[in-house]
Amino acid sequence: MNDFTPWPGSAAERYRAAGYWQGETFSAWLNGLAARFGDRVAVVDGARRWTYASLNEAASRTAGAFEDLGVSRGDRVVVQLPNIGEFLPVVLGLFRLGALPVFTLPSHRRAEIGHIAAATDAVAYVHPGVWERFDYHELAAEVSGTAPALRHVITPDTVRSRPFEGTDVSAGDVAFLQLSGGSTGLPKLIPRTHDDYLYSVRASAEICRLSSETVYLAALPVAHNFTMSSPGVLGVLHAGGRVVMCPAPSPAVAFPLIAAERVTMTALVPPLALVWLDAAAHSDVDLSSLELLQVGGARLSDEAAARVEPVLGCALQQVFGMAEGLVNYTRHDDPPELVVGTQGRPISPDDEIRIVNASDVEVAAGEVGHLLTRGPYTIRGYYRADAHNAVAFTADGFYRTGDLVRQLPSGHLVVEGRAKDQINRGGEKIAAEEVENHLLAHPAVLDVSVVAVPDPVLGERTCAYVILRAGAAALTAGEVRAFVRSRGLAAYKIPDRVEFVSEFPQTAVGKISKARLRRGEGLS
Ligand SMILES: O=C(O)c1cccc(O)c1O
Repeated sequence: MNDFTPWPGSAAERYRAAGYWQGETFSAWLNGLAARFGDRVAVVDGARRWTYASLNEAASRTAGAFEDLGVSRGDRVVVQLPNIGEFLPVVLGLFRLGALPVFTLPSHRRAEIGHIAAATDAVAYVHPGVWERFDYHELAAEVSGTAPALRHVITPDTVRSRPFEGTDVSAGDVAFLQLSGGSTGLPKLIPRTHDDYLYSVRASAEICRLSSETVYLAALPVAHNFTMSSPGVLGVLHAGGRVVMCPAPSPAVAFPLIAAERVTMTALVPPLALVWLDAAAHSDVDLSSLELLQVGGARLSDEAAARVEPVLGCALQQVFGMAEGLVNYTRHDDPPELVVGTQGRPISPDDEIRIVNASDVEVAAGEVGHLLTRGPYTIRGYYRADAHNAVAFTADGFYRTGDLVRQLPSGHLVVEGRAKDQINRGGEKIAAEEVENHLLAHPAVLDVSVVAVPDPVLGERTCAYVILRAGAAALTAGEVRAFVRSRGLAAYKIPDRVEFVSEFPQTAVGKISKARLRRGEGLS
C-alpha cells in the first residue's frame, strides 16, 4: 500500500523550475513570517491574541510537547478542533515536528474518527474537550478501543513544553492528511506536501489580493480545505494579515465580530450566504468593513450571487475547489457576469483541465463533460488506497473529480452537475455508499439506496429509499434515522428523509437507477 504517490520526476522538475515549488517547509515559512511581522497580531480568539512572534513560539512549544510524548517525524495525529486560536499552534507545531495532522471536523463522530485513526495508525488524537455541549472525552474513549496505535489523547491546553527547533523535515514530504468529500464506502485521505500546498497558499493570497491589512473571519470549520488554504487562514498569515476565529457561522455570532474586529473578508458555503443575506437586510450591525465575500463548496444560485454586492456592500468571489488540489477563483477584475455566473478559473497556468465524455474523449469546446485535472498542487493518489487510485486517476495522472462542468473561452468553469455518487448538502459532501453501508447493517433492511433530493436552502438533502426484508417488523423513518445515529455517524450524514419502497427503479440494463430515484420515479 502506498502512503503517497509522487509526481513523476519530469513534472516535479517543471514545477520547481516554474517557481511553484520553492523547497520551503511550513516551519521555515512560519519563521519567515515571525521575522517579517513579529509584533503584528496574527490570530484573534475572543479576548486572546497571538502575534506572529508568539504564534511561532507557541508552535515550537507544541512541537516540543509532542516530541516529549514520543511523537516523531512521520507519525499521524488526528486533529479534531473547532475554530479556536489553539488550532494554529497545534497544527503548525506538528508541521515543525514533521508529524502529520489528520484533519477532521468537529461534527465527526465515532464512525469517522475511529476509521480515520485506524486507517492512518494515528498515535495521538487532539480534541477540544467539551465543545457545543458535546463531550469529546467520551468519543476519545470509544475510539481508543478500535485504534490500536493510539497512545495519546490530548486537549490543546495540555501541550506546552520547551521549544523545539525542527530541522530534518523536507519540503517534498507529506505535511498533513486532508479528508476527501468522497464517494466511497469509507472516507479517503489526501496527502498534501509542504511544497504543493504552500504554492496553492501563496498563489491564492495573491489572486485574492491579500495584504497585511486583511482581517479574515474564519467562519466555516477551520480544518476545511477552503477555510485553511483558499486563501483561508494560511493565505492570510502568508500576507501578514489577521485571522479572527469565529466560533459559529451564524449572523448572531459573526456580525458583531465583523464590526468589532473590522473584518475585511470571509468565506461561506451557499446556505450560509443565504442566511447572511437575509439577516443583513434587517441588521443594524456595522458590516461596512467587509470588502470581499467568498462563496464555495457548492453551487451558488445566480440570484443569490447577484444579491451579495447590493445587500452586503462587498464584492463576491466564487470559489470552486477540492481538497485533492485544484481550486478555481473568479478574479477581482472579472466582469460581473463571470463573477455571478461562473465558478472561476484555475489558480495556476499549469493546472491542466480536460473535459471528457464517458469514454475519456474530449468533448467539443463549451460542452458539458467530466472534469479531469492534474497540476502542481493536485495529488496523484490517495493515502493507502491503491485499488481506488486505479479508478480515481487516469493512467497519465489526471484526477477524476466526478464533477460535470463546461468551460467558457475565458477559461472559467461552470459546474453543471456531478457524476460521482455523492450528495452535496450545503457544501458538506456525503458519500451515498458510506451511509448505505451503515443502513445495510440493520437486520430488517434488505436493500437501500441513498440519493440527493433538491432543497431550496441546502441545495440538496439526503433521502434514503429502504426495502425491508420480507417478514421483518415494520420500521419508522425515525427508527431508521436513530439507527444511523447509533452507528456513530456525523449528524449531517443522517438521512433527512426515509422512504420505504418494495423495489427500486431500474435502468434499461437492470441496474438501480439513482437518477430515476432522485426524481421519485418507478417507485412502488
Ligand atoms: O472542498 C471544497 O468544496 C472546497 C471549496 C472551496 C475551496 C476549497 O479549497 C475546497 O476544498
